[in-house]
Amino acid sequence: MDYLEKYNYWLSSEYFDEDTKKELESIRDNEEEILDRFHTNLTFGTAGMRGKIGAGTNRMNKYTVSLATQGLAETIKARGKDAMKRGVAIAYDVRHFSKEFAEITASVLAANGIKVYLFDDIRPTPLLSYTIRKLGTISGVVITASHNPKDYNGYKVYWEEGSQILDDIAEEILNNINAIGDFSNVKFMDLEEGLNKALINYIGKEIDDEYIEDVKSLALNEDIDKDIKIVYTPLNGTGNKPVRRVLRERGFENVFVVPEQENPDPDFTTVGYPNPEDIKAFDYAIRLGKEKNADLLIATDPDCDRVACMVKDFNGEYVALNGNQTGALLVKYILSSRHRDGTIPKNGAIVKSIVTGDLGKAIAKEYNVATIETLTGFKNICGKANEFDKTGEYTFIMGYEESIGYVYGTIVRDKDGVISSMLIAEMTAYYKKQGKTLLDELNEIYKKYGYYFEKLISIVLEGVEGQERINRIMDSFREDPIRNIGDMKLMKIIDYLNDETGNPKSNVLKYYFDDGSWYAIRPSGTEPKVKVYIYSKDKEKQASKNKIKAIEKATMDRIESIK
Ligand SMILES: O=P(O)(O)OC[C@H]1O[C@H](O)[C@H](O)[C@@H](O)[C@@H]1O
Repeated sequence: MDYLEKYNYWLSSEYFDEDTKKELESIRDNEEEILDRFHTNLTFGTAGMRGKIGAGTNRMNKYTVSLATQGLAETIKARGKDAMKRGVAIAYDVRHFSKEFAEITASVLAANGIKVYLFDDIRPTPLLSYTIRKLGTISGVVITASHNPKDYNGYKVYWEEGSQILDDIAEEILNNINAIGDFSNVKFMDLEEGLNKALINYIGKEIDDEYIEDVKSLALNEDIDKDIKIVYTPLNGTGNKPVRRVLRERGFENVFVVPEQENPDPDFTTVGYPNPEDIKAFDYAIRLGKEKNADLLIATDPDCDRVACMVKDFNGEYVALNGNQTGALLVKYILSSRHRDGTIPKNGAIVKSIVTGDLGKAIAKEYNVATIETLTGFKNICGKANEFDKTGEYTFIMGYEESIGYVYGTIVRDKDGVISSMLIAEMTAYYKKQGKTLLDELNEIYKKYGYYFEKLISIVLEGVEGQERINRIMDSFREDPIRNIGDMKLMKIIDYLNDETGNPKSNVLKYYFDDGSWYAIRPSGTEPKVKVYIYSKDKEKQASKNKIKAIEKATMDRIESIK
C-alpha cells in the first residue's frame, strides 16, 4: 500500500476507533501531513522506536505500540516457555500516553502468555535496566521519548543483559512485526484478567530500595565536603524521587529542587525542550542557584538517563559543562580515586562512542586503562560491557558519550542519571574540600593533557523534505570531502558505511587532520537532525579555539550551500 492507501485504510477499517478517524479526517486536505504520517512505519533507531504522538503508521499511538509489542511477543515466544516465564519488565515516564502505552504493552504480552512486571508509577529508564538484571527477565520495555519535545513518545526495548537491543534482535522483532500483517492479528488481554491470572504483576518499592543501595555502593570517596549547595531539577520528569533520595542518603543536605520543575508535567511547560544538553533547560535552576548561592546545578532529562551540570565560577556566574567535559572529569575522578585505592582492574576499559572526544581517552591511558569505541548509542556502549562479561577480554569500568550520558559500573546497562548525579555531586564535594571547583579541575586537566575543545552543531530538518536534504548533505561530504582547513591537513577519512573496524555499518563520516583535530557528520537516529561534531586539539588554548572556529566555518559553509 502507498501512503494514501494506508491513510484510507485507517479511515475505513473498523479496527481503528472514532477518535483516530476524526484526527485523520482533520488532515484530509493536508497531503504533506498524510505523507509524513503514512509514508513509512516507525522503526528502531539509535534508542528504540520514537516518534510524534498521533494517528498513522509513522506515529506513536496505541496501534503502533501494540503491533510492536506483538512483534516483541513473537520474538520471546520463539525462545520457548522459559523465556515467556522469565517475562518482561515495563517502565514508563511522565509523557502523554506513557502510562496507557505501558498498559497496552502489558496487555499484549500477557495475551501471548508472557509474564509481565509492570511498574506501579513513573520510573527512570536506568531503573528498568537494573530491574531486568535483578529479576532475570528476558526483556524490558520503557515507554519514553527521553529528552524529545512534548509531542513525542517512544518505545525502548531491552534484552536480558539489561541493555537496549542491538540490530540483531531489532531486526528479528521487525521481521515478526511484518509477518503479523494486519493490526487485527494483535492479541489483547484485559489488564484485570492479566492481574488475576498473575501474568501481570505490579512492582515498585522493593526494587527502588535495592537500586538505591546498589547505586550508593558505587560511591568513591567519603572525605568530601557534604555541605556543598546543590540545585537539582528533574525537568518535570522521573528523576525527582530517586536523585533526591540518593543525594540525601549520601549525606548531601543542602539540595534545593526547582519547585516549578519538581512534579511530573507531560507538557514540560516551564522548559519547552526538556533536554539538559540545551542550556535553556537551566533557566529556572540558574535563578534558584543564584538565590541559594549553589556550588552546582544538576538537571536530568525526563526519563533520567541524561544529566548535565553547571558550576559556579569565581565571580558567581554559572558555567555549563558539556558532555565531553563532564565525561572527562568523571574519567579522571573515577580512575584517580581507584588508582589511589589500588582497585583499577588489570584489563580495565572505558567505552565511548566514535563521536565522543578524546580527552577521556588521554586520561585513561595514563592509568593504563584501555578506551574502546562504538557507534553512537548507549546500547552499543553497554553492549561492550555484555561482551566483556562473556569474553573476559576487558573489565568495563565506565561508559560515556558527548550527548550527556554516563554510566559507572555494571549494575545498570544504560546511561544512568541517578548514578551520574550522585558522582557529579560527590566529585564537586571532593574537589571543594581541596579548595577547587570542577572548572579548576578541568583547567588542570587541559593544562596537563592539552586543550581538547569541541563544538557540537545540530541542524533540525523535519519531515520528508528535511530527510531528503539530510541525505543530500551526507552525499556531498561523502563525494567531495573538504580537504584542508587552515593549517590542518586532512589525513584520514572513515566512512562507517564501508568501515572495516568491526563496527556495524552506519551513516557516519569522520575526517581526521594531521594535528589530532577531527570532525564527524551523521544524521541523528533519534530526532530529525543532522549532527556535526567538531573536535580540536592544541597545546595552546587560543589556538585550539581558533581551530574549532575554522572547522565550523568550513563545514557550515558547505551545509548552507546544499539546498
Ligand atoms: O545522535 P542521536 O542518534 O540522536 O543519538 C543521541 C543520543 O540519543 C540517546 O540518548 C541515546 O541513548 C544516546 O546513546 C545517543 O547518543
